[in-house]
Amino acid sequence: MTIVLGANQYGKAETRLVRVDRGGPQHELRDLTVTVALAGDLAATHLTGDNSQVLPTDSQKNTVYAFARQHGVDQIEDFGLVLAQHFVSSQAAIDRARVDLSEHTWHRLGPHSFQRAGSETRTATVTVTGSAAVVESGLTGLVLLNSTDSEFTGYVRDRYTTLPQTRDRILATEVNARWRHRGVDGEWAGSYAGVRAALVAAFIETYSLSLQQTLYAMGRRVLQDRPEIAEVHLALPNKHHLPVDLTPFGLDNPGEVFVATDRPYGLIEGTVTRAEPGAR
Ligand SMILES: O=c1[nH]c(=O)c2[nH]c(=O)[nH]c2[nH]1
Repeated sequence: MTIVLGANQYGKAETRLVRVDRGGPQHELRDLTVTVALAGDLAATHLTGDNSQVLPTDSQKNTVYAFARQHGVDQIEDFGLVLAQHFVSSQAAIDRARVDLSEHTWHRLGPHSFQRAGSETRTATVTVTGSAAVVESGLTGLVLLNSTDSEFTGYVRDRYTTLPQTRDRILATEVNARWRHRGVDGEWAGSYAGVRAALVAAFIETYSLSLQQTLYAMGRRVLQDRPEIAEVHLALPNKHHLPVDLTPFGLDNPGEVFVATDRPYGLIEGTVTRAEPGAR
């Protein structure tokens, strides 16, 4: 029996790239997932472990980020063409490069504020105990992003702290909110729309020194704007967008190219409530 190597390919899957174009009066945001697969004369690494024709998948990922800085990201077809042509023309062993690109849609909310399309869900929990009823409304999966007006500095630095202080970062979160109504005869649809609008407005308008501060501002805005609400609970994952270090490739990165990481993430949770008696 003869055993032979059949078809094969390799590459970096699901590179998460966020590109902010700060050139105009309002920021433009592109959010991509990019998968590269290279094929060609790759027998040696499989048969003998000779890696002399293997461009590391890590380098492929770096290329995606460097090209985002050098060429910008407009249409994903164009970005894919530049990348695929680069791998085939620069790597002697590679005769086919396949680049899959997904663009995640964001709706504009303001000059540097965006809402991710899609995932939002409205929720309600009703609890009846004897003759008492409590209605809680909520939402999950509302993903919001500010591409500036967010800092994080002045925190505790212990021997395990490596996080660099930042005066300008992306702040993104998935709003998971639950709020308790003061009564059970609410005008539920209008109330929901009003609470949602208050949450979004506070997120957009708050110059954020921490996600904790933004959380409190969001809860406070709901209680200020919506007298029918007694209390708000928010669980806000910090959807980290880390600036990519492009200096090894001779490129600067003035807050334009980010890796969007999905885990681990900071999870900021809190309840904002009314202090006066009788609020419940
Ligand atoms: O807004 C933030 N709050 C934190 O508590 C925290 N911790 C961290 O690493 N980054 C951030 N950002």
